[in-house]
Amino acid sequence: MTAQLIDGKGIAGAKRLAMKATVEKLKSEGMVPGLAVILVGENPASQSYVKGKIRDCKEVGIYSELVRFPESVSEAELLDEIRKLNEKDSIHGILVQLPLPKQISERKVIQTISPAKDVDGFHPISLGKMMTGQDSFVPCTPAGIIEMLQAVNVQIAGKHVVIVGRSNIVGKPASLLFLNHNATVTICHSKTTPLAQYTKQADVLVVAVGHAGLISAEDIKPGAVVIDVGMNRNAAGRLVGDVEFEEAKEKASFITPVPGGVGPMTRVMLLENTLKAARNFFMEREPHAK
Ligand SMILES: Nc1nc2c(c(=O)[nH]1)N[C@@H](CN(C=O)c1ccc(C(=O)N[C@@H](CCC(=O)O)C(=O)O)cc1)CN2
Repeated sequence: MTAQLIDGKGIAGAKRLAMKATVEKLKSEGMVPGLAVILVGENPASQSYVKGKIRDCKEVGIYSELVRFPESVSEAELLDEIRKLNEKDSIHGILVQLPLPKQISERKVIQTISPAKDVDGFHPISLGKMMTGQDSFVPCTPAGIIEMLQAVNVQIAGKHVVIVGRSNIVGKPASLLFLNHNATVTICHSKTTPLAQYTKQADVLVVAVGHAGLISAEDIKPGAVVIDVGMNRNAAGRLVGDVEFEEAKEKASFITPVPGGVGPMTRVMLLENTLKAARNFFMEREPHAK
């Protein structure tokens, strides 16, 4: 069997196109969605992701502000900027690009962002709401994974979803989200042995570790859906996932490529969360507006 490719790039492109029309309509009613992106330091990958986010905003018509700080910025200065953005009415979503330099507490930064503007969905209030099945901002990568499965009509309810990786950004929120979609969820991590015993039981296997080639074809159940969140550079400098793609695609029913799979979906879900934050803001200000 050769798996069907889940084209995250294509799905995200179609979503951006639809969003453009939604944003135009909002703007025609006087509601301009706004996103602030904070970038600390010169990490080339972070610079490139942030550039992509600003470009995406331009494409769909969302107002965006890029706030840059040097690597040496103090925690106090960064938190002050976030507090200012929390108060700014033209900004409905705030994203601080991760990772941050060592002198800055990621936890404090995330907790300083107003929950109403938490478009990354990393604030404990957003995660607590998700935990209790309430409407919330869902972290972009897990949200993008669910969207891409729905786009190719993969049923989630009743499926055994095995997630490899327990990060706060992907693994943990993805497990909650799949649970909220009525999947049976197993979470594996660096201390899970033998890992293959669990991955082989997955109807849907999500791998988010950051370890090139961690999962090979023999670790996958025939016909499984394989979602590769990994982004690693191989010896030749090429971007590869955590899954041995060429062999895995001969065993899976659906598989995501790297690049072009989960990454573009992560970006588009940020736009979606920003629109949600903007709608909430304008509805609160004018509850009778459409
Ligand atoms: N505040 C946040 N920081 C980080 C997040 C996040 O969701 N919020 N996630 C990652 C980085 N990330 C978004 O910020 C991200 C990474 C990669 C892509 C992407 O589109 N990748 C492309 C390939 C890009 C390349 O060639 O290098 C792909 O997979 O096709 C989007 C978003 C950590 N930080």
